[in-house]
Amino acid sequence: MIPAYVPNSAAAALGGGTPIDFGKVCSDSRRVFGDGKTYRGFFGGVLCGILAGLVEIWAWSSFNLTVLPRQTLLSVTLLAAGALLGDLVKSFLKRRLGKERGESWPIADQYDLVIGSFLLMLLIYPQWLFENITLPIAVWIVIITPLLHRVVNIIGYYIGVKEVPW
Ligand SMILES: CC(C)=CCC/C(C)=C/CC/C(C)=C/CC/C(C)=C/COC[C@@H](COP(=O)(O)O)OC/C=C(\C)CC/C=C(\C)CC/C=C(\C)CCC=C(C)C
Ligand SMILES: Nc1ccn([C@@H]2O[C@H](COP(=O)(O)OP(=O)(O)OP(=O)(O)O)[C@@H](O)[C@H]2O)c(=O)n1
Ligand SMILES: [Mg+2]
Repeated sequence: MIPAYVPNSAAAALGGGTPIDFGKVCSDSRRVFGDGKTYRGFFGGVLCGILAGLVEIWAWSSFNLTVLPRQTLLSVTLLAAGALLGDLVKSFLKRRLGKERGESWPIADQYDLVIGSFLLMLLIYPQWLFENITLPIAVWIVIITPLLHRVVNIIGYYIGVKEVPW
């Protein structure tokens, strides 16, 4: 999950500048995505996720980590891009529900990256998902993701890259 976990944190650290929706609003007079979704955050985040995945691929073969899922350039790219596409879809839905930027939306805020990355993987590279994400691994992902998300967001809030600690 590292290539899917890193992009959100990297986007928070590197984001800013032109918003993806260029400030446009939908028919409900609310922003399409909002100022929290920027080009720099998206592409910087995906790039950092892919780089983290390349380190994983190198470590897998160098240290013979065959008990861990085997990553490929395609799998790490899909995990990284899917994570931030999931984040983008979540923000779109948040705006449609009338939630402001940064307002909490429990469960969606924590699992957007998991749903986005796994859906993209299912569409483009389903064999990676079926070969690697066994039931025990899926259960671990469901348990550990909100815990890590909370810890990393609190760190992000205190170092000043997140406006809210969730
Ligand atoms: C600064 C750059 C370029 C990259 C950061 C890379 C990094 C250290 C990533 C951490 C990856 C990680 C293990 C994430 C797991 C948790 C997770 C699901 C994160 C989702 O993203 C949270 C992000 C935004 O969330 P939101 O979009 O839903 O609101 O939070 C933003 C937080 C930050 C940018 C802070 C960045 C964090 C650090 C620099 C420190 C990270 C700390 C650890 C890896 C320690 C974790 C410790 C324990 C005990 C698990
Ligand atoms: N594609 C992205 C995703 C995130 N970010 C940056 O990362 C921060 C934290 O991301 P997130 O919590 O997902 O955004 P929020 O500001 O909480 O907005 P939303 O309510 O839409 O989730 C954002 O404020 C923004 O600075 C970005 O620039 N571009
Ligand atoms: Mg948020």
